[in-house]
Amino acid sequence: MTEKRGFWKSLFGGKDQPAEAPIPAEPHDRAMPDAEPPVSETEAEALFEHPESTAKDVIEVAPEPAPATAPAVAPPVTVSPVTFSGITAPPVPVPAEPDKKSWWQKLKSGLARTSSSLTTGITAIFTKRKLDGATLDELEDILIQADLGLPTAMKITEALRRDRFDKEISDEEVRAVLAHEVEKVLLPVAKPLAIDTSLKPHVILVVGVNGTGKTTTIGKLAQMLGREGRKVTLCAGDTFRAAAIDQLRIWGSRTGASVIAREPGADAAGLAFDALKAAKADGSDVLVIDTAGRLQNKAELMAELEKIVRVIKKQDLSAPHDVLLTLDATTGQNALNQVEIFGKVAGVTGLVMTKLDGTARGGILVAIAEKFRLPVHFIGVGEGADDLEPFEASDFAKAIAGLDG
Ligand SMILES: Nc1nc2c(ncn2[C@@H]2O[C@H](COP(=O)(O)OP(=O)(O)OP(=O)(O)O)[C@@H](O)[C@H]2O)c(=O)[nH]1
Repeated sequence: MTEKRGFWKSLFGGKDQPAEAPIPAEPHDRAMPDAEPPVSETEAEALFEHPESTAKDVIEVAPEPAPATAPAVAPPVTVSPVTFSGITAPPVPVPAEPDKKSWWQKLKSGLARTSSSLTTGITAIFTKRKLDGATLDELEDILIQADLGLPTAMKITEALRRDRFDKEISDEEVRAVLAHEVEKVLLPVAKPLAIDTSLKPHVILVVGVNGTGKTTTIGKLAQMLGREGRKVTLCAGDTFRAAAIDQLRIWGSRTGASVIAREPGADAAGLAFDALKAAKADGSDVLVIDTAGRLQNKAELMAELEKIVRVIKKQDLSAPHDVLLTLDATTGQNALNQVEIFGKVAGVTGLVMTKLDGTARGGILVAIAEKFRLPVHFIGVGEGADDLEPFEASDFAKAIAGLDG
């Protein structure tokens, strides 16, 4: 492990845990609507009509990892931290696994705003008071304002009415009931992302509105999968935004994943096809495909995502094996619409909720779980590589109720 850390130092200038540093994301209003060529059906399909156009032909090995900025028109490129120009570098280091306790601290402090918006109100109502109808109504309002959703809010107040009506109850007891009811809603959706190692690669398509944290989540995921000893390829399929391509390249070089990228504005489906071919060729366990997330034009978004899926299926009928939707917790209720739309457009199989730190609206995850019953695989509580963890119902429920782990 000491040796590995030393290698990180030499690569990244003295930081023991380089992946902790957030990768700067350009402002999202710098998208390039004009740079995108009209989506041409024939463009990606042409790959199949010309057998000589293979991933091997179009993908080169970059001499150096992660350039700071992409050239205006770059050739398709794979950034592999293992082999540069045929020279084999030392094995890619994988930073040490963060311990469980530090994750709990991170989760608790990340969810502090959500939990304090809930618990401050609860403490105010339940200080030495008997539980009556008015108190329950007040509590229901607080729960709804915290974005937990009406059904869950009602479950919590009903549980209290049933067991504690007309009795004195402390705020701590109310918080325990809150945690218990929230955990019951979340338990069925808290499902780990299961990687099928026989697929080589297991293909994960990542979709979501711009700025919800797709690219960052992919980077964090690459780090997590790398730690598990998996070989990972990333596809910079958000060709709409130059900065997203750069971001992914940097994540690739930090985490040891290969990155397949093309110039901004390139056809995303064609790129996904090449990426799958390259991932198969180099025996990757997992291929993670980034996508653009414009919602202002649903038809265009649908066409692009459908085309990516169609093109991938030409090589592997069972792919994509997971379609992850990233949701930004700070958007509150709007996240519900996003699940609805992307669920229809992209066949979402699981959710990742990001930016649970710095928002009082983390309760939205409970409302989404209640309404859609889609698996929640991960949550993000920060911009660093270690700020993503598999979602656990009990920890989350305790953290938002302000209880100890
Ligand atoms: N605080 C916090 N910030 C996050 C988290 N996840 C992502 N971010 C930040 O959110 C911003 C947007 O993240 P991106 O990964 O660029 O989002 P994106 O969905 O890929 O955006 P496009 O590339 O435009 O589609 C970046 O500044 C990230 O560092 C999180 O869990 N917490």
